[in-house]
Amino acid sequence: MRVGLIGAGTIGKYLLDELSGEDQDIRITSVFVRNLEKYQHLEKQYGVSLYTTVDDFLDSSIDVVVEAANVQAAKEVLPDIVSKKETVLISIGALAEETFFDEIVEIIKEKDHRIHLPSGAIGGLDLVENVTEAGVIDAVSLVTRKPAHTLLSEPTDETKVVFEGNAAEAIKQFPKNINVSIALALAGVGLRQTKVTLLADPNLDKNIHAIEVSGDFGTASFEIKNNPFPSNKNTSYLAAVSVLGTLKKLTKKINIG
Ligand SMILES: NC(=O)C1=CN([C@@H]2O[C@H](COP(=O)(O)OP(=O)(O)OC[C@H]3O[C@@H](n4cnc5c(N)ncnc54)[C@H](OP(=O)(O)O)[C@@H]3O)[C@@H](O)[C@H]2O)C=CC1
Ligand SMILES: O=C([O-])CC(=O)C(=O)O
Repeated sequence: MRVGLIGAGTIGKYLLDELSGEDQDIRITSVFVRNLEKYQHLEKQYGVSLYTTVDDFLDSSIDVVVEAANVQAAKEVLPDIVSKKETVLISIGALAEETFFDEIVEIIKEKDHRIHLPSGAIGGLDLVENVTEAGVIDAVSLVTRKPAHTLLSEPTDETKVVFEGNAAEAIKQFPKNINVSIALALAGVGLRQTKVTLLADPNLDKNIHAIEVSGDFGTASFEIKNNPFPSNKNTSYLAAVSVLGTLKKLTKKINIG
């Protein structure tokens, strides 16, 4: 499977490390960047071709596109991408606006393509999706704690609640920090019904996500204590790993969950 990558930052670089080389079943061959000079070294290092226009990138010989840029960039390119390719999207916040979401769904239905949303820095989405499809879910909440300096411009001595509300509002205010809430909302009861609390904790060096789900099926609690990616304290290691996992699942004959 030949993969086209958008964005070569923390997650993109991790994928390049894992998925380059002639002998790989899944191999990144094309990378879309906005600054050719900054990323030129990738061509030699990983044997990939770089593109600065979406059309040329999509016309290169790739089967799947992985987006690993940011919410704004994803919104700009997603309609073109999903109309031509199978897509893995990690800036899931790009799907938070209802009209844009509907537009994307219309395109993928018409083209018979799929979009794959990795579980990112959380887990348990299979359960949430199952109980939602069966109509046996009542409520979902997410409490996210992050190191204070990754959320606040000023230092603080005590834990601060920086957001309390629903997932739709959370991603508007924190597009770089709470994509997980949109994955959870799309798997479950929707953006307005998914409760989100975001805490800035000065004594933390991990991103911690606590999910509570309840309904006729029973209750479920998940707590994920993420180590930050070594080169980027804002991004959880698991987020990068989850994109790799999603790509590997695309090639598997037995699917779990
Ligand atoms: N769903 C989840 O659980 C999680 C989602 N995320 C999301 O994943 C995404 C990637 O995260 P991460 O790798 O840490 O981010 P980084 O900031 O490390 O890297 C982003 C990369 O995208 C590139 N980029 C930005 N804008 C564009 C554009 N318009 N066109 C092409 N390339 C662009 C940047 O290039 P340049 O050098 O030119 O700026 C950079 O290479 C983010 O949206 C983040 O919020 C992260 C963690 C968890
Ligand atoms: O990495 C994390 O823990 C979560 C994150 O940034 C996001 O959801 O955008």
